[in-house]
Amino acid sequence: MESTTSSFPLHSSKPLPRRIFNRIFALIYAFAISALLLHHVKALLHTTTLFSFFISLSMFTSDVILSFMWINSQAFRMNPVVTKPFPENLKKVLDLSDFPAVDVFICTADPSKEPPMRVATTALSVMAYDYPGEKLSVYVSDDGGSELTLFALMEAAKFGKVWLPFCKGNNIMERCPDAYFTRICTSDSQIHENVKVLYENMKTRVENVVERGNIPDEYKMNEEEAEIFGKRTKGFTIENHPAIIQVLSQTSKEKDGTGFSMPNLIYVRREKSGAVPHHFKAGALNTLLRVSSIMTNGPIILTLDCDMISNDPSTPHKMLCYFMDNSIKPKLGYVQFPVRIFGLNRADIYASEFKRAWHINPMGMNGLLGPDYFGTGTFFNRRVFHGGPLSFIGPEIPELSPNFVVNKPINDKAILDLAHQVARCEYENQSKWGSKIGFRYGSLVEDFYTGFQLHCEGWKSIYCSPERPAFLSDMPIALNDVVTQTKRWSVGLLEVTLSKHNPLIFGTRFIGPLMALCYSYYAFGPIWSFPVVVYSFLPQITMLNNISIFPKVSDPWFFLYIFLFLGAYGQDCIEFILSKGTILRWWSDQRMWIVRVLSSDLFGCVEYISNHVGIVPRGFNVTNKVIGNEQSKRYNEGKFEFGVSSPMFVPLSTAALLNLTAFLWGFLQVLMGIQMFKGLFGVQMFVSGFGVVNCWPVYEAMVMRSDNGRMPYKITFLSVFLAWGLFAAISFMSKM
Ligand SMILES: O=c1ccn([C@@H]2O[C@H](COP(=O)(O)OP(=O)(O)O[C@H]3O[C@H](CO)[C@@H](O)[C@H](O)[C@H]3O)[C@@H](O)[C@H]2O)c(=O)[nH]1
Ligand SMILES: [Mn+2]
Repeated sequence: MESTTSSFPLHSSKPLPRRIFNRIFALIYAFAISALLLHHVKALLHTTTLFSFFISLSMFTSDVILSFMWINSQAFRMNPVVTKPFPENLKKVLDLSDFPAVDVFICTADPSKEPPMRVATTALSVMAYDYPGEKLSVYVSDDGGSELTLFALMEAAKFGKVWLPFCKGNNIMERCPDAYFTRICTSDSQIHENVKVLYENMKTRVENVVERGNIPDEYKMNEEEAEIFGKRTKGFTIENHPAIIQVLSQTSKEKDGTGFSMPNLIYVRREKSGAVPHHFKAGALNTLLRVSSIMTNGPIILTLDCDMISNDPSTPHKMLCYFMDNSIKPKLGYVQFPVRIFGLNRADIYASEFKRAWHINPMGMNGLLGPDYFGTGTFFNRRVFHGGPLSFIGPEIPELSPNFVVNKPINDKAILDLAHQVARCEYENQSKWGSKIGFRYGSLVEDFYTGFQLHCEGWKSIYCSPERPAFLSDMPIALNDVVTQTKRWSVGLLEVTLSKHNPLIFGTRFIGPLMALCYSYYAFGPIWSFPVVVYSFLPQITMLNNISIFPKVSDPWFFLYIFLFLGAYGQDCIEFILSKGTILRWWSDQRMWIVRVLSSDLFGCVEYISNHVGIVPRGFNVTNKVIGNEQSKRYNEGKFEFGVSSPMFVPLSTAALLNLTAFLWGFLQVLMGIQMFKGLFGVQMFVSGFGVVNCWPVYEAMVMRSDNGRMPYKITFLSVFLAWGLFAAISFMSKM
């Protein structure tokens, strides 16, 4: 199907042929699951002791949860659709002067975890878009309130005057200077060398400042700059400071070297006060919504994390192929580009690609109402933040309306005063911000929660994944950072599931059953922890106690288990490979699923409860983006980075030990020729064996490594103790 605005289509969409297979397979698999559940019910009814009832109930509950998650996951498989933009046709149907203004939002929160230089190069990479400079404004929100970040951005504004014309004049694709100079280190061209020297200078200055922790006087070029830094008042803390909005580059005033106009670059530090909740990133984005509304009010908004650089200067043209198509425009809320990661190791050991969540599933949602919102790499229609397509919710003041026409320059005194007003922390008191207007509060995955509510209000979205990645991001490479990040997601998802906006109950009414199931797949994700814990511990411990809990090898039910396992894993693997994956990376992906469930999801559930009863305050733990050399060397060798004694490693390492013990013990029984063992414990042997191969990096980290990334002894000892305790407990119970 092609869009029909004119004889020059702007985009096309095509359903994937595998949807037919998916539907048939879903039907067969559904029968198999029903049979299994019936089998469980029968087993439950025939239990004779309390202990066997407990075992049967655990297995039954696990399989019910797995089945529930399977049903959710089918929604993605019913109608996967790929779309393709045709930016080459854009200029044929649209005049350059009709291009809408774009406001880019970049968030940063902590200079010690998010290096200011990264923030600066991220900003430069989007400022250098192939887009009319006078229609592009980049707003950086600094929740860390750091003058180091501010300094880095001032440097970026200066360097940009050389960098932007250089990129545009030479048609460079990597518009993040760091990415470009890494790829092309030297060149014969004198200009290249000159620009490189300027970039290196900028980098050295910023890194010096970051190392010192403050800005030396000689780095402040003039009175104006000195004054800007002087605004940092006494008693300033991250939690308590006034609003600062600083225009670092202004389009009408500043032309870059070749007469192109520079985009606007605006630094925004919202006011904070310990007494007023700031709602983390969602709060920062809402401040940016208001400030940008007053200063430029671009009808299109791009949200970016500070570590996500643009990798393709023509991305705005691709996004316009959808927003400029009148047939879909009225309901189109946002266009989501995938998060692609650079610098992954060959096997992508931490499955940082999130192929399912960021690539396969969004194609599935494309055939419904569109993908969920990933938080970054997303172009919005500004109007979505003010109610549904047919139910406009007006803001408190006319200047905040998406239709408001700004007719003053951005550093006009009245404009700046008003912008400071709306960046006050008390501005949102008793308002609809965060509930009906803007990005939504109440979940640590504000992106997921906001996208869900937008869909419920009647908006649609589009997932667009061009051949050349539109954006590149990086991901943590220490396991503790990895699972801490996903733990925050688990807490955030539980906050959505257990809110009045539960995807199944609330969602089904507004977005239909299939979309509701898609959202439910993520929102209920943390409950994977129950079945995964059961399958990682119970078959192993019972086997060690000589208790068989699965059908024996000669039993027909045995084949049902084989079919269910192979069917699920096989389909997962095929989908992964079809989405440009490799077997090696698929293996990491399925392994990290177990690792994440046993750490992030499990601890996420605990954290959610502790937040709820008020033992631990709710917080957004910013992901660490600083990477040590040694760590990065080990990462490139494909080694897991344990290193710190994180409690989150304990369930994993305990499971690793139990699986190994159970498997070796079973293997010994088979070697000794105990026939009964082979037949009765087929499934249990298989499950422990599967656990062992998956846990290989854990054993390595426990006994075979001596580097700093090895498993801390504390964790190993604790796990041995726990594994033994679990074994003893079950053994005691079975004899009761
Ligand atoms: O109080 C805060 C906390 C975070 N951030 C910013 O939010 C972004 C995402 O934070 P990060 O620590 O990188 O979290 P990730 O888990 O990597 O981010 C993913 O998950 C988040 C939701 O948990 C989404 O907001 C992000 O867009 C998505 O990339 C970063 O730019 C931060 O600077 C703020 O602006 N204010
Ligand atoms: Mn991030």
